[in-house]
Amino acid sequence: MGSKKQINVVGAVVIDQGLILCAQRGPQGSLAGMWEFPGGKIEPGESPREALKREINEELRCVVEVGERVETTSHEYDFGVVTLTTHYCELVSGTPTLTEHSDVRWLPPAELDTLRWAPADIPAVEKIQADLAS
Ligand SMILES: Nc1nc2c([nH]c(=O)n2[C@H]2C[C@H](O)[C@@H](COP(=O)(O)OP(=O)(O)OP(=O)(O)O)O2)c(=O)[nH]1
Repeated sequence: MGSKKQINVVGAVVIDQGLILCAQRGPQGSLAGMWEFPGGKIEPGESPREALKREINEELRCVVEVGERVETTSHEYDFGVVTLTTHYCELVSGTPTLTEHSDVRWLPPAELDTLRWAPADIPAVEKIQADLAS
């Protein structure tokens, strides 16, 4: 605590027809190749929900409705402490399109744990499985 950079991030758990959208980070940069919930850093003056809508628009070129919060957790990486808040989201318009991610997959909740997730995402993955996996 204290000395490390604090990074506030929002992630979208997009559900469509019972499947969850999972996005793979690109080969460059931090957490390269790991899976995450699409989203990004909250900008000054933005609410978490506004940030999420904006990020999904920018990254996936589609519009989501932001629903209930899934989880908030902090994880300390070497580059800083990420506090990740995830929300369930529904697609309102458009089809998720790859822009900066390497890959996207739609998985049933029970199969989420087959991917190599960014460490900050593990509690959210477990919560989603507890909420939805049958
Ligand atoms: N969007 C998103 N970011 C996540 C998740 N889990 C997790 O640890 N992160 C981290 C990765 C980044 O360090 C930060 C999100 O910032 P960002 O989306 O702007 O990522 P970035 O790598 O493009 O940004 P940068 O650090 O290169 O400036 O949070 C997640 O599920 N979704």
